[in-house]
Amino acid sequence: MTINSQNQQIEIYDRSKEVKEFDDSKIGVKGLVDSGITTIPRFFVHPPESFPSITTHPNPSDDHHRKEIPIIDLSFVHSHRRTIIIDEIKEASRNWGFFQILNHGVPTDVLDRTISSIKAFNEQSNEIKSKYYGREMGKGIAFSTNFDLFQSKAASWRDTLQMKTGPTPPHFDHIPEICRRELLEWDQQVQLLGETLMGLLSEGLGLEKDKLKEMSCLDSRLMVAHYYPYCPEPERTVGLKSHSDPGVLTVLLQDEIGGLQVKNGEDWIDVKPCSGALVINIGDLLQMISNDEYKSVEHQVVANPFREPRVSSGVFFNPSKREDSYGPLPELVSAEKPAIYKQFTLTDFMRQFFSKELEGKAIDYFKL
Ligand SMILES: O=C(O)CCC(=O)C(=O)O
Ligand SMILES: [Fe+2]
Repeated sequence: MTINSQNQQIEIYDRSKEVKEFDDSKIGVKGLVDSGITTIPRFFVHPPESFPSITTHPNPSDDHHRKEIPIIDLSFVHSHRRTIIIDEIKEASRNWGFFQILNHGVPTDVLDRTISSIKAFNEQSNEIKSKYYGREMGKGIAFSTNFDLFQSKAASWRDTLQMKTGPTPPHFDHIPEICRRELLEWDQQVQLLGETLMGLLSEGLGLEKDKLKEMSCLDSRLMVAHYYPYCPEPERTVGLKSHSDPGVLTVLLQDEIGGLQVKNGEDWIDVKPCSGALVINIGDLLQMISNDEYKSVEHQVVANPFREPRVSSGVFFNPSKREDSYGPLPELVSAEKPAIYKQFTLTDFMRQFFSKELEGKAIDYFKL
């Protein structure tokens, strides 16, 4: 507070100073909650007019929450049900950009261990966790509150451990011991599943099963482990802002708390936690490679109003050949369906994506 020349009290709010102080404290959002705060710091507040898409936590009586994203059973995917599954995935990727899968082959105990180990990491003392806090991915791993904290207009109520797992994982000793084996095991399982999914998605486009694999789409992987602590003012902020994923494909594991929403037309639809299921979504690169046959769709996570934290982990698949040219595949371009996007390198694409805050869709820049 300060006094101006008319003797009025005015508030001077130095946002960047507050953000920096918070970041320097390395305690994350969880640390704020543990300190007993009952209101959220101002830099987390999202002005309603600039974030019209924010909705409150699912209200089961609300009509919008009754629509559901497709749930696809992958049983017998390598035998007699393959063509049915390909059709279901194609439909879901075109109309929703999102689907859940069951009987995907990742053992339930791996899923459970992944969630518990992420919880365990986040629930260690600030002193231990702060050793990992930072935004530099030089060691292939970093823990922080919002990777775009310094670029965004408003912060989100979430802490995240990020780890580059492919082509090469971080040095074993650089991964926190409390979740090391669990996250590497989860990555290994996702790698296998990724190969099955890329095959199905390739065939859904009328291409050879190995087409996306040969384009190196399975080779580069980034894992995120999100922790959404209780938020004392969930209606004033978000857990994760609306965005579409930049890569080719995302495999996501969520716990039973809920809060992930997907855009469908003008509606935001809850991705209801489904025991044993994984959530799959198409990324911007695959939308462009497929010349809009598949869609990457905006999604968001509401701030967690529950005392119980929400935990999720996503693995993003990206091509590894950074200087190769990407864009609509010639097989998917014709006189009736001309190319919608230009060709670009992955380096161009990533530069464009990281030059802005995580918000909305980044692909318009590449439209012809
Ligand atoms: O936490 C979730 O459910 C969604 C995470 C997500 O969309 C992302 O990391 O890109
Ligand atoms: Fe996402």
